[in-house]
Amino acid sequence: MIIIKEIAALQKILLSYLSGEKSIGFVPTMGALHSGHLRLVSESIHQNTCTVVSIFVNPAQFNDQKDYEKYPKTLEADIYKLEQAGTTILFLPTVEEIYPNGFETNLHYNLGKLDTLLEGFYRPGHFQGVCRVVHRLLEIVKPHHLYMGQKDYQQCMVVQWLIKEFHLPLVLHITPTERAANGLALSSRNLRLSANGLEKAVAIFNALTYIKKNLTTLPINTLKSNAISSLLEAGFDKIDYISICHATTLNEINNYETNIPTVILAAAFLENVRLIDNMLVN
Ligand SMILES: Nc1ncnc2c1ncn2[C@@H]1O[C@H](COP(=O)(O)OP(=O)(O)OP(=O)(O)O)[C@@H](O)[C@H]1O
Ligand SMILES: CC(C)(CO)[C@@H](O)C(=O)[O-]
Ligand code: BAL
Repeated sequence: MIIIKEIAALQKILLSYLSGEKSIGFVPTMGALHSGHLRLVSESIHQNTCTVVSIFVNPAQFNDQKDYEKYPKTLEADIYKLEQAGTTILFLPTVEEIYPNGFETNLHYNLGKLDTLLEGFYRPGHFQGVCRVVHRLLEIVKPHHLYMGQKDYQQCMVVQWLIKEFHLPLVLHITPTERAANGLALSSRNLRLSANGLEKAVAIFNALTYIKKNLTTLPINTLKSNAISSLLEAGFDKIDYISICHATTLNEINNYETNIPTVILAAAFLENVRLIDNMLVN
């Protein structure tokens, strides 16, 4: 595996992968890698001649400075895991490489509702920051295939919008959420939980499972309030949302019908750590 920090050096190496039958797969990450990330990496390795993984904790997408400062960092272990997995190139840019002109920008991505619903609402500016960094990384790496996780459901919709809006010539592959044996979605932020918190955190998966199982028999409002109560009882401190939405528009569903593609999404705080998860229904 080649480790590269500079854009110019990366692009020089990638030139040889841009022609003929060769293809570049790209997995952007913020590091503190777990099996969910490695699943994306392994999918890319199987489908491409070159797999680029980036680790960059993007300051522009954090609406909460403390969350940024406390974001877990495990670089040595990450390098080992990526090497073992068979990654071709690890790109480790600095903030200056990604944002040479600083943070001020006139660029605004017209994400519409995606910017004001759910994660967009509770993390103001978050998706603008995600668009900025993903757009920049895609222009640098120029991958044929991009791999992202369903765990960040709304983020996948945002990136799909970005690809369409800017006519980016690549395919987005969305990989199902990798979970621990008890169902907890793997997440880098889980590293910030105590052993006790890690056990309690599964309540978020259990709440989504409860809603999914009972969608055809109980009213939506009852499902949501029971799910919220179960999270509070489990020890969650604050719930941003538990929403039952149309899977392609993210419009809230008030009366479930089996023919409506549906996704249940949740975001809640445990031990001051904000966790998200989601579950597709049909
Ligand atoms: N459990 C998972 N299964 C599959 N993909 C995942 C999982 N967790 C994260 N990913 C994907 O990995 C990519 C990089 O995510 P990121 O580095 O932010 O890790 P993360 O675990 O989502 O961190 P955090 O939850 O703390 O934000 C994203 O496309 C994300 O959706
Ligand atoms: C896509 C991403 C790497 C952009 O910083 C980040 O939002 C993430 O890890 O999901
Ligand atoms: N995994 C999504 C990136 C973030 O929470 O900022």
